Amino acid sequence: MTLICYREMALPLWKNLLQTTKERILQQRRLSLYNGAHGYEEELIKKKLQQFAGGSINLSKEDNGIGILTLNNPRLMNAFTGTMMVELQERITELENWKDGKGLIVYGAGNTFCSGSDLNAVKEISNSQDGMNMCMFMQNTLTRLMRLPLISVALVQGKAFGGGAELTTACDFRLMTPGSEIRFVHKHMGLVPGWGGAARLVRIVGSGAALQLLSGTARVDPEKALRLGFSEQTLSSSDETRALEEARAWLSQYTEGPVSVIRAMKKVVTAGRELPLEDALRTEKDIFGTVWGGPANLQALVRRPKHK
Ligand SMILES: CCCC(=O)SCCNC(=O)CCNC(=O)[C@H](O)C(C)(C)COP(=O)(O)OP(=O)(O)OC[C@H]1O[C@@H](n2cnc3c(N)ncnc32)[C@H](O)[C@@H]1OP(=O)(O)O
Repeated sequence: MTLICYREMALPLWKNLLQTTKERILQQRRLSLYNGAHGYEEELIKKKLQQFAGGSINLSKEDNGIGILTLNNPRLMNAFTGTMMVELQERITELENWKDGKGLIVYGAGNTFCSGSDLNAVKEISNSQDGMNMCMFMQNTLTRLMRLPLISVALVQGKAFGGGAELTTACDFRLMTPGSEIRFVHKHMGLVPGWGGAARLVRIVGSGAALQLLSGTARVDPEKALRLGFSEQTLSSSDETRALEEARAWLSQYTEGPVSVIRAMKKVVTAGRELPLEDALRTEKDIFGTVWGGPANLQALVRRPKHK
């Protein structure tokens, strides 16, 4: 009798858990670019990447809905080791499941952003199969970062080189500190961007400027970045704590307000950026439906604010 009772209680819970896990996997697939049909072998490359350990990717979620994602490998100028690539994927999954999140700051520990992939690791995976899998792994992860319903900003201190420069383009905005530098050094390495950086850069600065930055391996200082529309603002301090404070204040002008509305706002812009017009319009209609008549909308109708 008791056994049957436990079974009856446990079954719906178990089913619920399975359903949630299934939905989560399906959502990740939807937001990713590559799967087995593209010859992508995720488990294989993850196993490989796990062999190149060092550093970490840390996430803290603040009460104001702003997440702070830290690239933490200062000994190598925050170069991405294999385990950091895997950890980045895990942190992005965490952010996808953070329903109270509104904004995200990505920055590097020790006053510098990121010097790209760890050259010690990439030397060991320089064969074609590993290279393609690593490329698809990072493109999947950075595409999911770009599509998060959070307004994201890369806080660039020190240097953002190679894959580090590519990572800045997966954020909605870039803020730079005095003396910092973004540089697509791929040509010097006999490469082109492979983490999606070229495709995103073209959309940010246009194809002419992107071609110049990539083929000229040009140094992009804060002034040049502002001129190109690559960076939003040059912060006044290059001190880590103060720069982070400034980035928080800058971001909060956009994350202030109800969580449902801020997240919906990012979603309509993502649709507009990525989809053909008619699909984007239909998506906008669907997202509009999630806020219309919602608590923030009804409260505003009662308050009748004047937008002076
Ligand atoms: C699709 C992805 C494509 C890519 O990302 S390819 C990788 C592109 N990145 C690079 O080539 C960066 C190479 N590094 C550099 O140019 C310079 O280290 C850099 C970033 C300008 C910094 O210069 P400095 O400030 O003079 O510092 P440093 O050279 O003494 O560096 C400090 C320690 O960090 C190491 N480091 C820097 N970037 C690294 C990297 N990507 N992989 C592995 N190790 C890296 C560097 O070797 C040095 O270590 P150590 O003190 O010699 O043991």
